[in-house]
Amino acid sequence: MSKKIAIIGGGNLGTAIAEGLISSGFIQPKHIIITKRNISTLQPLEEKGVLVSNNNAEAVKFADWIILAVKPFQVKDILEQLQPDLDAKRHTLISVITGIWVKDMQEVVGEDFTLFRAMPNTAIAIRESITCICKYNASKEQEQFVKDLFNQLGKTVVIEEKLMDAATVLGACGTAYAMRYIRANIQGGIEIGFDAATASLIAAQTVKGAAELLLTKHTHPEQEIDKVTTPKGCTIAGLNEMEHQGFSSSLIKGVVTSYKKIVNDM
Ligand SMILES: NC(=O)C1=CN([C@@H]2O[C@H](COP(=O)(O)OP(=O)(O)OC[C@H]3O[C@@H](n4cnc5c(N)ncnc54)[C@H](O)[C@@H]3O)[C@@H](O)[C@H]2O)C=CC1
Ligand SMILES: O=C(O)[C@@H]1CCC=N1
Repeated sequence: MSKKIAIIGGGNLGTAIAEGLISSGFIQPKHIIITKRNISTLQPLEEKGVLVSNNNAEAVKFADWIILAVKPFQVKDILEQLQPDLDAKRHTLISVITGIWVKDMQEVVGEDFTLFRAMPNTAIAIRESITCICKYNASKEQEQFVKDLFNQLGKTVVIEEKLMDAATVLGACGTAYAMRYIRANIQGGIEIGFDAATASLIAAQTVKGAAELLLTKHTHPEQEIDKVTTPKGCTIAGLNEMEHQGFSSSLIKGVVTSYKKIVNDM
């Protein structure tokens, strides 16, 4: 089975996927082609040996695995343009596009294709994504290839398609939520005495360590919180004040608002 991969849409996510794939060694750079209308921003990838092009048809002719990483409103036109060069026996489509369902793609390309939807996040560039995957019409071999690919770029979980919007919110939007949490810690850290660079380092490494505790020990967050909160201490005083100010509630409402935005817009 050929490993050649085309990434249609070399934007934030498309380039992050290419960067992650190169550093993983999963595929040689010369076996990746990435497309964009204006290819000037793809020069750093080209310098690493990736093929860059503004011609999607050329990319589809080159590769067997087609990662669609364009904006949702662009995918229908692009699939229509690609259709003459797409072959269900040769090509597998992997869409990372928010809110575009298997049936939406099938309306353009028909029902013969193997289709995957994958929902990574931008940490895929440093191989630390969580990528939720669902499949349609896939052989065991094809499923294994897609899992292998994304396992090189972080962790994967195979889900039902009906959970894909929820996966987008928790896994992909989640990167932005986490950044805001870290930024707020930096702002607080500066107010209590640190310079910005030191506050950033402490805040980011602390969040990384907290996440690693959960991932390695498989504990519940509240178990880890219990280990930090000294009775009558400063941690519980701060945590309770955060809750009085609506911390958890605002996060939950934000998650649900992001979800409703996908469901209502698409
Ligand atoms: N940015 C993120 O964190 C995540 C994004 N997604 C989804 O991935 C998709 C891409 O998102 P971003 O990379 O953030 O958007 P983006 O706007 O940065 O990238 C889309 C790219 O497609 C290119 N493009 C437009 N028309 C094209 C064409 N005809 N042929 C080839 N390329 C074309 C654009 O020039 C742009 O570079 C979206 O559907 C988004 O919902 C999914 C998970 C995470
Ligand atoms: O904000 C968005 O619509 C996309 C989906 C997940 C991350 N970015």
